[in-house]
Amino acid sequence: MAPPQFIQTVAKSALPTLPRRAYVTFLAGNGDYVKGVVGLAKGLRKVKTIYPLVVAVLPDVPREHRQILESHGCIVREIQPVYPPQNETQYAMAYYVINYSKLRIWEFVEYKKMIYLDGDIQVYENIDHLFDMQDGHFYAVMDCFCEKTWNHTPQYKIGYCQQCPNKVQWPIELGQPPSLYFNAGMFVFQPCIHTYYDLLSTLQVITPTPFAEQDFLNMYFKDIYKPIPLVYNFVLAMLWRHPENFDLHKVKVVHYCAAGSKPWRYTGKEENMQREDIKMLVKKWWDIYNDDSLNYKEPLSENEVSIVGVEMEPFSSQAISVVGQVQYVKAPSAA
Ligand SMILES: O=c1ccn([C@@H]2O[C@H](COP(=O)(O)OP(=O)(O)O)[C@@H](O)[C@H]2O)c(=O)[nH]1
Ligand SMILES: OC[C@H]1O[C@H](O[C@@H]2[C@@H](O)[C@H](O)[C@@H](O)[C@H](O)[C@@H]2O)[C@H](O)[C@@H](O)[C@H]1O
Ligand SMILES: [Mn+2]
Repeated sequence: MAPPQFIQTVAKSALPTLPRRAYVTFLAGNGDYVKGVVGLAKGLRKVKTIYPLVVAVLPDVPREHRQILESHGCIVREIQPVYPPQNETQYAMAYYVINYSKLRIWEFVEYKKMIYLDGDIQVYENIDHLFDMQDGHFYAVMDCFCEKTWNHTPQYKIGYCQQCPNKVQWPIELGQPPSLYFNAGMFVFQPCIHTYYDLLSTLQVITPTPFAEQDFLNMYFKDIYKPIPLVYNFVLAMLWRHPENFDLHKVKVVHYCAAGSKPWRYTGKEENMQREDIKMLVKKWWDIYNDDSLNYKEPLSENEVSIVGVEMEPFSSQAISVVGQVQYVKAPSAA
């Protein structure tokens, strides 16, 4: 029987070019957002992604929550908070200030490419193909400006939205129309240590604005931003703001970001929350969250562990068999 070391070498060479890719999300605090992340981990497993889910956690995420995430196959990575320079900003939501900590994910350079997903996102169809898009761009979905959270902007005041740019034309008096603006709940990016330090140092010389890191990322990446179809980050307000722009059946990724819509906090009482489409989408989230068949299963044999441990991370133990490109190394027969 081959010695274990040999088996490992074979395993490595059997997996020569698995690209270093992962999904990544962000978790802060000891509240209920951990449920969002568990739901996301299960959703990614359901669509049979071949990539792991990394969770960037702030130090205030309690040990029990980290353990829950690991028990669902997530890779937990602690990050330190990032603070913007002090100023008088009224954030659209008070907690957005912690969102600057998302910038730490540029430091995850053991991955060549990552897809960031907010914890209040669910993935209903496989989107692994997004990793294959050309390098050198920042990919994300264009946001909608029609909700009250935008009432501090000229866009909102004149009723201009990039989702329907011809409905209200951008007035000449206001100068150039704003550049395309993405929602930062989902984006495809390349970790890079140079970019990481530059993001952090640039942050220290800007004035924070209401959409926090989202405004900042929009400013920073505006020259390499490429919009992708809204099926990759369907913000719920689209349902009532731009019903003509999409076919709900084709939506792959849902972002539960309208007031009252977080599935684990759904009250049904806030504005729009009695809509049938919202109720259906909230139920769809819960069906995944409650599905025990989507719980993470430890790899079957020690050899699988070693392959997985070396090359990828927990999610791949299922992925490998799904993709079929990569062979399991057979467990050695009983000695
Ligand atoms: O108490 C909090 C608030 C936010 N978040 C993380 O920060 C993201 C951005 O916040 P949120 O999605 O609530 O913003 P929205 O998309 O609703 O504007 C969340 O998805 C979580 O990943 C968190 O972990 N704990
Ligand atoms: O810190 C800024 C945040 O901004 C974003 O949410 C907003 C925004 O995009 C608006 O367009 C909507 O109207 C609003 O409801 C929504 O909350 C991201 O989802 C979140 O991850 C985070 O980046
Ligand atoms: Mn969100």
